[in-house]
Amino acid sequence: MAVIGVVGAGVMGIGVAQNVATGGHDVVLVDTSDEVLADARTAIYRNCRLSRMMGGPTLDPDEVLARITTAVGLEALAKAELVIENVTENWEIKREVHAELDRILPADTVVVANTSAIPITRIAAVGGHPERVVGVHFMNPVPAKPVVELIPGFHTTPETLQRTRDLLTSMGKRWVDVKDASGFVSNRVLMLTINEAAYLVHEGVATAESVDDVFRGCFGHPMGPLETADLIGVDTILYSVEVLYEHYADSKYRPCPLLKQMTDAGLHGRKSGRGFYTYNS
Ligand SMILES: NC(=O)c1ccc[n+]([C@@H]2O[C@H](COP(=O)([O-])OP(=O)(O)OC[C@H]3O[C@@H](n4cnc5c(N)ncnc54)[C@H](O)[C@@H]3O)[C@@H](O)[C@H]2O)c1
Repeated sequence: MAVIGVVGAGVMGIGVAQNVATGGHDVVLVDTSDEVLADARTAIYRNCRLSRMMGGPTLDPDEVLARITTAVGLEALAKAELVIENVTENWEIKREVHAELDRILPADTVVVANTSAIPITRIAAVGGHPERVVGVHFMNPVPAKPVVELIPGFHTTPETLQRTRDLLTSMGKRWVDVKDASGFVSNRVLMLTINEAAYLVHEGVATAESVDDVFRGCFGHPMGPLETADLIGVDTILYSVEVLYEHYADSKYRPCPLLKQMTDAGLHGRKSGRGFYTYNS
């Protein structure tokens, strides 16, 4: 059993913290305010209670939460053997968090970056220990998705990779090895699809319902691209498409203005109660 740090208690951090705890580890979950962390504990409690109903294992929410301590500020991670960073998909925020992690953590702590599209080598270059930084692209919802993308940066060592694989195994995950390129495999494809689906709504070609109906009805996808956007977070989609656009300098990734407007208006999808669809709390 190890102490694992989880930075960011948003959509992904909540799922990662729960999954690491059920993998038998103690977790220190960090975010920027007590309110966010209190909401995270409530969400983890609810998700554990619903786990069996959603096809997962039976979980005792109190047992899972007993393994998770929460804290404001990265200093609380000083004793962690491995830290999984899940903060907002924004380069300035990621850069600051990784610079601080590099200052605080002992040199042998592994740092896992969970990002939709930012290259791992770029993140690793922020600190003085790029050999201990590795990318894991978790899928959402984390406890329910058995496969991740595992992405070494340019300087990632075999030891860092092995310690990460060991953690993933304890979490019940399988991984697909992917080279370090913005968006990796999944989001090079998925973000283009969602961005183009948003353009269809933006241009009035079809409603969100019709776009998703085509993907579910004609292709047999379990969810359409705009339902998926709401699950991921419309803001996270926008930030990811912006990262791809900037990285590849390719106009095919031009972000749809509708995604920008929805992000500014707070229509962030399920997590805010409204995105392409409206949700009851
Ligand atoms: N949402 C998805 O489906 C999904 C899937 C795979 C990967 N990702 C990636 O995972 C990361 C997190 O995404 P998310 O959807 O959970 O985002 P989110 O916006 O739901 O949560 C981000 C969290 O980071 C916190 N945060 C911001 N700055 C911080 C700081 N300095 N210290 C501590 N916490 C800080 C925020 O308060 C927030 O709670 C992003 O890089 C995203 O691209 C997201």
